[in-house]
Order: sequence, then C-alpha cells, then structure tokens
Amino acid sequence: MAKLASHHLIPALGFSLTLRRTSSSLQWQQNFNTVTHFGVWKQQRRSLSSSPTKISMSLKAGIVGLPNVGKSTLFNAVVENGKAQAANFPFCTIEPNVGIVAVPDPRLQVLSDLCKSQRSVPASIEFVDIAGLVKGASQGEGLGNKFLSHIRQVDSILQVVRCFEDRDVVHVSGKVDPKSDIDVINLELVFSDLDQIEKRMDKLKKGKAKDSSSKMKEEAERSALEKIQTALMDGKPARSVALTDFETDSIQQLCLLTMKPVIYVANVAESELAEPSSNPHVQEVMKLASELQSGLVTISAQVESELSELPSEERTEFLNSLGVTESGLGNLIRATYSLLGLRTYFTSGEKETKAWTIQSGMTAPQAAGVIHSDFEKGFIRAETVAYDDFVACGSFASARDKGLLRSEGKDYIVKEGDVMLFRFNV
Ligand SMILES: Nc1ncnc2c1ncn2[C@@H]1O[C@H](COP(=O)(O)OP(=O)(O)OP(=O)(O)O)[C@@H](O)[C@H]1O
Ligand SMILES: [Mg+2]
Repeated sequence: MAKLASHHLIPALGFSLTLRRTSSSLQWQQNFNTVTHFGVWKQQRRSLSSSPTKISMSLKAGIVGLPNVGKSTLFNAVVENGKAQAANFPFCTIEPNVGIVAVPDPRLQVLSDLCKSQRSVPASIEFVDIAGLVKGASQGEGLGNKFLSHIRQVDSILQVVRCFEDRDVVHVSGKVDPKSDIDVINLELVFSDLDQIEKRMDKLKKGKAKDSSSKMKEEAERSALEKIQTALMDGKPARSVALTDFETDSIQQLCLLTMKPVIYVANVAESELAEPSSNPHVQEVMKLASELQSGLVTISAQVESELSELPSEERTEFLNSLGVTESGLGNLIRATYSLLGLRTYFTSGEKETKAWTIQSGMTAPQAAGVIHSDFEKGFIRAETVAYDDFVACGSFASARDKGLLRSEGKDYIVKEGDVMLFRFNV
C-alpha cells in the first residue's frame, strides 16, 4: 500500500547512523559501517548544536602534511574533545585519529523553528588525522607506505602547510618553505600512484577478460591508466586528466591518491591571523593552490586549539584581541563539504529537522535511500519545496496552497536546500 512518508514518519525512522553516549565511550548503535573498517582508529565527535544525537551519511577528509606542521592541533580544534596527541616532535601521530564533525548550517535552525521541531540534526563530515609524510614515504621512509594507505581511504585531502615561523617548533627540513613542503607531499603521492598503476598494468597485460563487456572495461581501464601515467610522469595529478565517464569508473577501485580533491590549509601564527595575505609564505601557498586548481583556507591551528579550550563567552573576546571576528573552522568545514561535492537537503517536522547529505547529481530515489534503502526501493514520488520558498510560506501546507510544493518523480535531481517529503511503498 502506498504511504505518504510525511514528516511524522521520517523522523520516526531513526535509521541513520546513531551514536549513543555511554559512560565510557561512544558506540555505534546501528550496524551501518562507515568508520569501523579503519579498525583501531579512534572515534570522536563534535556537535555544534546541543541537541542532536544522530549523524547522517558522512564522508572522510584526511588531514595530511609533513610531520610537525600542526595536523593534530587542527584536528583537536575541529573535533571537540579531540584527544589526538599534538606535540612539538615529528611523527607524534602514528595511528590515525577519526572525528565526526557537524557542518554548521544556519538554515537548520530556521526550519527547526518554523516546524517547532524537538531537535535538529546537522549534516556531518569525518576528519581523519594522519601521520606525517616525509620524502621517500612511497619507498617506506618515515612511517612509509602504511600511511599512504590511510590516505587512500579518504575522499578528500586537507594538506596542512606550515606558514608560521617559530624557532622552537622543529621543521623536518630545517626551514619554513611551503613550496618545498607541498612538492615533497605531492611527489610522494605521485610516486605512490605510479607504483599502483604499474602493478595494475602488469595485471592487465595478462588480459583475463573473456566476454566483450569485460574486454571493453579492461580497454577503458588501460586507456585511463596510460593517460594518468603520462600526467604523473610530468608531475601533474591524476585529477587533472580528462577522462570519459567510463574510464573514470574503470579506475575507481584503485583509489588513486592524486585523484582526490585537495584543500591547502595555510597554518599561520597567531600574530598573522588578522592579515594572513601579508605573509609571503601564505602568498606562495595561494599561488600554488591556484596553479594546482585546489582550494585554500588560512587558519591558525594554534589559535583554533586555544579557542576550543575556552568557554564560549570568552571566545569572541579572544578573537577580537587578535583582530578577527570569527573562528576559521566553520569556513574550513564548509569548504571541505563543498569540495567533496556534497549537497544538503532537509526533512522537517515536529519531531526533528534534519540535514541529509547527498552527492551532487543524486536523484530523488537515491536521496531517499540515504534515509533508508526501503525509501529508495519503494520510491513513488517526492514532494519538494525550495528552502527559500519554504521559509517564505512557513509550512508545507502553506507551500502546497501557494503551488510551491512540487510533486517530483524518480528522475528529479535533488537541489541544494530542497525541503522534502517522500511518498513510498513498503
Ligand atoms: N599556528 C601555529 N603557530 C604556532 N605553533 C603551532 C601552530 N600550529 C601548530 N603549532 C605547534 O606545532 C607543534 C606540532 O603540532 P602537531 O603535533 O599538531 O603537528 P603534527 O603535524 O600533527 O605532527 P606529527 O606529524 O608529528 O603528528 C605543536 O607544538 C603545536 O603547538
Ligand atoms: Mg600529529
């Protein structure tokens, strides 16, 4: 029988990944496995709102960089109660730390107020603090290949680049030099990808494909690998290579490191936070980020870490004393979310208002599937209203009366900020 999955149904589902706080630890209440394949990795979570207890689908951003550049300091600031050891010696981090971070979104509160929701649940991203990489990592130097494999498992890379001068903080190559630091990291990623590609090409040479469709797939993979290999030899990342959709799909399972989108995080000194662009190191990172078609966020990991220790009423005062008005973390989190190609749609009702994360281009049934696979399987139609229209009308009923609540079918591509109700069959 067809049912209208109205707002009383969606919040009642509780199918999303649910965290239960126990006296000793955080436990995953559902079997949905988004992080446990990292085994030993620690799980921590920051909630930017006091009420939410649930986390929707999230993707991973890996914090990468040379040793001792401020990765764990940044991680601890982003992940409230982050317990990653951050200290002034290289290779301080060995096992990766994982933290789940809520994506700040003012729309959530607006919808929640309009629908008088009992709670609101933000979208989230996972941050992963990874061990420092050094020259030769792809050959097993430093903490070596094991840590490149940790990078392989994330969806995007935040590359922390040291832009602060401080004689007391050891730099592994002896001086602050963002260009050289970025080159070292990128080169290791390139070497590791070249190695992967070579191994894969050797396997493909054996040509095991029997039917014509497998042969076509192998051909697409071979062609993609050759194009990428040429670019890598030229020092260019795999993501810069133009591939057909078929070629892109064929190499997906290789998880090439240089295919992942990158944001450069220029880590500046406290005293430079008010005017980071006057720091020549930051100017250099800006130039490189733009050449490498990557994002850039300037932050002082040290300041963010100190801020996170302060009671909220003292934070503004501290920021003002440094000549800035807001913490850079919200910016970093939003930039990462957008870099991952993520979009948000909302469900909103009396029980809860929730931001759901989808990949851009997802259809209405796929978006419904993020709530629960039954929603996707039994999808009939979605009732949808744009966020601004919903706010102008104040409720689903009023949006329906004004003809702004549209009934969309299975081919509808969900738009950023859609507020949705799903009709489905179970
Ligand atoms: N913006 C900054 N200004 C001054 N000092 C900083 C800044 N950011 C980090 N530091 C200091 O740099 C040192 C190294 O930081 P951290 O342990 O976070 O580095 P890391 O990149 O995680 O190192 P590793 O790769 O060894 O795990 C710490 O003493 C930290 O306080
Ligand atoms: Mg560390």
